[in-house]
Amino acid sequence: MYAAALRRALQSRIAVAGRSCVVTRPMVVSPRAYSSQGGRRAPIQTRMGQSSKDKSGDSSSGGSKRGNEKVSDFFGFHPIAVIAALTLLGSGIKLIIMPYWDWMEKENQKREAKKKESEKIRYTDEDIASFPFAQKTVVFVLGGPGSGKGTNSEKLVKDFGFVHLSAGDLLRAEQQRSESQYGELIAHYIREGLIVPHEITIGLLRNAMMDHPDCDRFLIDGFPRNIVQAKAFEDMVCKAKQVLFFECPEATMLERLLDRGKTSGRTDDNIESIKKRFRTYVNDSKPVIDEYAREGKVITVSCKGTVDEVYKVAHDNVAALLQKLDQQSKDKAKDNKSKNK
Ligand SMILES: Nc1ncnc2c1ncn2[C@@H]1O[C@H](COP(=O)(O)OP(=O)(O)OP(=O)(O)O)[C@@H](O)[C@H]1O
Ligand SMILES: O=c1ccn([C@@H]2O[C@H](COP(=O)(O)O)[C@@H](O)[C@H]2O)c(=O)[nH]1
Repeated sequence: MYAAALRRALQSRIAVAGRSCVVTRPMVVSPRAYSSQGGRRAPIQTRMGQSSKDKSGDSSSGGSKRGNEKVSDFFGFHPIAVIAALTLLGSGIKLIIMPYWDWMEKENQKREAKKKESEKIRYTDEDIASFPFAQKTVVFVLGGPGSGKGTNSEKLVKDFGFVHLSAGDLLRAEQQRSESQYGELIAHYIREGLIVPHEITIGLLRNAMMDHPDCDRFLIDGFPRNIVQAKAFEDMVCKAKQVLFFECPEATMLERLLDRGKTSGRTDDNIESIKKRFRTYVNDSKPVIDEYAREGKVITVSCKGTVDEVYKVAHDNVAALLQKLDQQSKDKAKDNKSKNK
């Protein structure tokens, strides 16, 4: 369609140049086409670009005629030709830039989606406020690095229906999440054996608890790592009912961690990181266990012995604890019933 229009327009242009006006052009009033006869200047209608003088054969007015032509013909081109050319040009530019434009748009959409994901609030303030954290049985599993917290937690889950939340595992998962804004920070803290700011860890633990609304028992492994974390968790989530402490000499922990490091792929199962982790444990984490011990909340399990031997002790202690808690809640229910009578 455009090509046909362009061809027609060019024909018109050629015809004008050859003074054989094959195209019917609109009538215009030429400023030079006034009659001065009789003192009365009457406009004389003429074909566009042709003054009355031109018609009478006066060639001296050719320059002026061409000047008029330029103004009214878009520099000598027919308006349709100009429109067609511009449209074609526009289409060409569009064809060239469209793929790039589409790509840009897709990239923008991807960036927006990533931003939304990284800022995603999984639970609103109302969700958090209405979640019954205080009704949950939370048991902290503490001990030095490599003391056997994870090994025993996994077994307790099977026997007592706990949900096992390892703070270290949650942090490692967050570090791996491509949209996480904390990835690099967590990687650095873990490698250096330092304690990640508690807001991050507590946020992850709280979300993970809320992911299991039907579960009443949580084993929180490797948390809290210092007094600040312990207090913040009490304020923001709930109080732990008990602490299971795996007591283990440093030499045993070192041996186990170096052995685990052969296959674990963990960035902190190497001698440099292990030394730093031991330092953090002695300076920051052990004082938390001591504080809970003063409150009478600690069950100590020695890590000496085989996996099964150690677990037997842990199992029996936890069984006794759950029985005690069960009895306590039955007594409470009884009390409430008799009060309501
Ligand atoms: N009683 C045991 N005897 C021998 N090896 C054990 C025993 N308990 C655990 N281990 C081994 O020791 C290593 C460390 O155990 P585990 O991962 O349970 O420790 P952890 O306290 O959870 O460590 P971390 O705090 O670094 O995560 C593991 O390879 C595990 O198989
Ligand atoms: O509450 C926590 C728990 C862990 N970390 C960091 O993670 C590593 C590994 O923890 P594991 O329990 O041994 O899996 C620990 O050394 C800390 O760097 C933390 O910051 N806060």
